[in-house]
Amino acid sequence: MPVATDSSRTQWPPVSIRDNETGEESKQRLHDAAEAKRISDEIDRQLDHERLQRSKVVGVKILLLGQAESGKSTVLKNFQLLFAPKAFELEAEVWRPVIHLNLVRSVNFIISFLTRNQQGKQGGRDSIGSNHQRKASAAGAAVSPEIRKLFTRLAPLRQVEENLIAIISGRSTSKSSDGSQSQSQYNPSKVELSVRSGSGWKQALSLVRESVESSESSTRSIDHESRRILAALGDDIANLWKDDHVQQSLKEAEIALQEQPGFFLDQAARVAQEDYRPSPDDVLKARVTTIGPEEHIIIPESGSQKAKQWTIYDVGGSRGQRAAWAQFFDDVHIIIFLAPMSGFNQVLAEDESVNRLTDSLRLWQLICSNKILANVEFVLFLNKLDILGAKLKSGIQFSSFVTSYKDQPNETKPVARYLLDVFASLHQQHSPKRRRLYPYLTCAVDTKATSSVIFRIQEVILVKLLGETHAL
Ligand SMILES: Nc1nc2c(ncn2[C@@H]2O[C@H](COP(=O)(O)OP(=O)(O)OP(=O)(O)O)[C@@H](O)[C@H]2O)c(=O)[nH]1
Ligand SMILES: [Mg+2]
Repeated sequence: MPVATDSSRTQWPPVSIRDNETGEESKQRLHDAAEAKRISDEIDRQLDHERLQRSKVVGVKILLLGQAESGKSTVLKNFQLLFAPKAFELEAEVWRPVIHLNLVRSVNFIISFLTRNQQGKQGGRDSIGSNHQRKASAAGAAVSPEIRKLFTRLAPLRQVEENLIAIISGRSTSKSSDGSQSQSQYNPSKVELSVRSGSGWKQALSLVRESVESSESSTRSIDHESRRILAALGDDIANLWKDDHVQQSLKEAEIALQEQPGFFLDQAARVAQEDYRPSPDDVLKARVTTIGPEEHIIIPESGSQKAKQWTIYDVGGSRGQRAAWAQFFDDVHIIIFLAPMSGFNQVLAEDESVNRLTDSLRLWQLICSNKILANVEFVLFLNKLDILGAKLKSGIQFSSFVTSYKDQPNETKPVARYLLDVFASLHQQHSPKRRRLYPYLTCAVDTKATSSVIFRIQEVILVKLLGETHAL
């Protein structure tokens, strides 16, 4: 804010008017102008200071990266649960239709799988990989009359699946009373639910909840009917999952549903209850594919937290989604890269010719070598430790898939250690300049263990960032 002092060209009033001012008046005028400049400069200084403070107090920005199903959105939920538990609790109900859909799809998958086995149909693809469908024919022993009766009783779940999708995606649905039409259209390759981030599905579900609580609407009656059907079939679902023939057929086809995302079959009786309310653990296990980047701002509910605010960018991890990652690279403090250790014997859903672990390693190398990220703090979550353990314990040999892992024990600790070394050495070799890596072995559905990892990140990285900027 410039103020002129003694230049006749820029003074106001013009000099001609002051021609007959006395010496005293001239002195006073110059004094007033100098004072005005001092005040103006002070205001400018104050504004600059405030601008600087505003630009610094932005909080910590984290970008979650990793292939699809690696656990990015689950880590985001852990941050929300840890720093904003009241908001998390309030949102829990919104996840109910998603959890119900996860459950219902598992049931419909089993029925479809066993029915197709029975009919000797081949060549279809399932969500778990086409290999399984081929192996399934070997497991196609006759389905008992009891199981067939169970299938009939569970048939309305086809319609429930459609209703839940309609509710979640905000579409209308046509109802069929026996679900027979939807049975013929059922495609088990659609086992996962994806909703575009921009579609505001959580808001849509909040509206469903409000309509359920208050007014009459078609959504309300669809939701009510779906809950009623599910509640009536809770025990049947539990019995289907417990059935020896079902377990044996899945085992012979090497389908481990309990290791798949959104697995609630072992909780069916509880989850299917009409008044079911998701627990934090349930919310963490719920599976929705992220499509398109999402920005989540978490303001800690407790004032004592080191970060005033967390901004977390959650992105879609499948190959088609990765081009959208780069827009966040020059604006983040921390990258948390998730690599699911359990992917060593799996292929990508979007490209069955690519092993998931190979994809993770390539992706990691690319991210490590990115020059724009040279000054960003790198956190590595070698995730799904529990599933890795279960797979190794079931007899799957890590060395059959990772041939460089020779003559070493097929146990969780040494395998995890080996993977950690591989990822750490890629980081060291490919980082544009020396950078510290913060690696952790994680199980993102274990809230207690994950919270202690997040606290460690706070302690180590935030203290460092705070030291550099003084104002996070
Ligand atoms: N058992 C187990 N399940 C996990 C773990 N981490 C995540 N999951 C589950 O794996 C599924 C996929 O996790 P998400 O967080 O949705 O994966 P994502 O990386 O966000 O996937 P995209 O959005 O498709 O990129 C969810 O059902 C999670 O509950 C883990 O450590 N152990
Ligand atoms: Mg996600």
